[in-house]
Amino acid sequence: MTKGETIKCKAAVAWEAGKPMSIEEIEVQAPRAGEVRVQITHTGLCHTDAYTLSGSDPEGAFPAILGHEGAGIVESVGEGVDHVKEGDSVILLYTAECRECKFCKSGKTNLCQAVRATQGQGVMPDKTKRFSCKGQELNHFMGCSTFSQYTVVSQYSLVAIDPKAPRDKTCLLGCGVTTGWGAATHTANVEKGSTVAVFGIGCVGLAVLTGAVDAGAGRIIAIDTNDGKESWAKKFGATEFINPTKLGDKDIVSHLVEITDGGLDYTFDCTGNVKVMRSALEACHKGWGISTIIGVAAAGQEIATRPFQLVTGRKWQGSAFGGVKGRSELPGIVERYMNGTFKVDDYITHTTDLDNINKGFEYMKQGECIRCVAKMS
Ligand SMILES: NC(=O)C1=CN([C@@H]2O[C@H](COP(=O)(O)OP(=O)(O)OC[C@H]3O[C@@H](n4cnc5c(N)ncnc54)[C@H](OP(=O)(O)O)[C@@H]3O)[C@@H](O)[C@H]2O)C=CC1
Ligand SMILES: N[C@@H](CCC(=O)N[C@@H](CSC=O)C(=O)NCC(=O)O)C(=O)O
Ligand SMILES: [Zn+2]
Ligand SMILES: [Zn+2]
Repeated sequence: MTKGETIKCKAAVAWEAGKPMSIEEIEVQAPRAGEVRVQITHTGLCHTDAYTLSGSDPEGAFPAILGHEGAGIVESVGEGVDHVKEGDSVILLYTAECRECKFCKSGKTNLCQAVRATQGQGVMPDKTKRFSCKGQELNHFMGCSTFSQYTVVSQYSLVAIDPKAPRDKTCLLGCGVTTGWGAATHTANVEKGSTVAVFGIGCVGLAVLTGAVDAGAGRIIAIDTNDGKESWAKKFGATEFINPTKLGDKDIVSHLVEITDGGLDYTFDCTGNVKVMRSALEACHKGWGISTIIGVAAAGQEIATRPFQLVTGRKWQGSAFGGVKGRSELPGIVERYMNGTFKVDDYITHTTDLDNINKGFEYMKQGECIRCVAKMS
């Protein structure tokens, strides 16, 4: 019925940084060649959305429709799109996968570059926009813009999944859960019996814990400044919990080095705090410890350590979307979710709807919120 037409629907519009979003009626143009229009049914709220809304993101362009952890149903496809069709149940991918660019073909990274440059500029690959409101064009965000009832994305920025899988849960596979799990299993390649420390026990940190458990890690230490996270961490497989503010005179690095006979095999930053990133690196074992940065630090922040830390065999690396190739791997992860061997439901502590999405952002700032999912229609 709507194929080829401009659709009017509701969306949360971020008019400017640092202000709550407004629920508006917007127009969403039909998909052009190589594009897909999706009816978003559910979206998770990620800290990266809050970070961009706050104005801290150098790529944050306003006005925009934020949101990147979404699931929905394909409404229509543009010319030349052959791997998804109308009616497919899909998860959107902020890390695209074209399978043809140098990066996709390298076999060394999941960082497809086919649409990354335009994605960062808030436009579609042809450098134009599909959203408007009150006569003004709106920027796209992270190639997804899931805070709208309808969105248009590149054909490389979504994957069809088992239609029986509940999208109010699987939307979380579009970011937080896959990111943390993949950082442990793909990026760091945690080994059986190894020691792991995870700094920051939000959705991403909890998902790192599940990845470490999947990989057979022996000792898994969860670190968070909020004592309320201890029970969460233990439920997700941590063998120990440390609150670094409760160590008295001792700092977290020397404490970890002492209790692990020289440091950890693998550490992960899931806080976005550059001081924590340094601690995570320096808590690694001399000679072989590897620290993976997942957290997103605000504009202008830089990491520092003594080069000697690296000279003496510690390695510093980063992970985006857990090193996971979305189109190739998410259907298999959904299959694991459906057969009960991959947790997703357990991260959802709050739900909301599009009209109350700002309330969801308030929940996100509270320590007890792991993930809030918004119903969009
Ligand atoms: N690289 C990637 O692909 C992705 C990166 N991210 C980024 O990952 C980070 C984590 O996301 P998410 O799990 O959703 O965030 P959360 O805010 O839910 O989790 C972070 C946790 O770290 C805790 N924390 C804060 N300061 C410290 C500290 N000094 N030491 C130990 N713990 C601390 C927080 O406690 P409290 O709540 O009390 O502040 C909170 O429990 C964010 O920066 C996000 O932007 C997210 C998705 C993908
Ligand atoms: N736009 C920011 C960088 C934000 C960032 O690091 N994003 C992460 C994903 S965060 C998801 O919730 C990421 O995967 N980055 C890789 C990428 O290609 O964007 C800035 O400009 O600093
Ligand atoms: Zn995210
Ligand atoms: Zn590619």
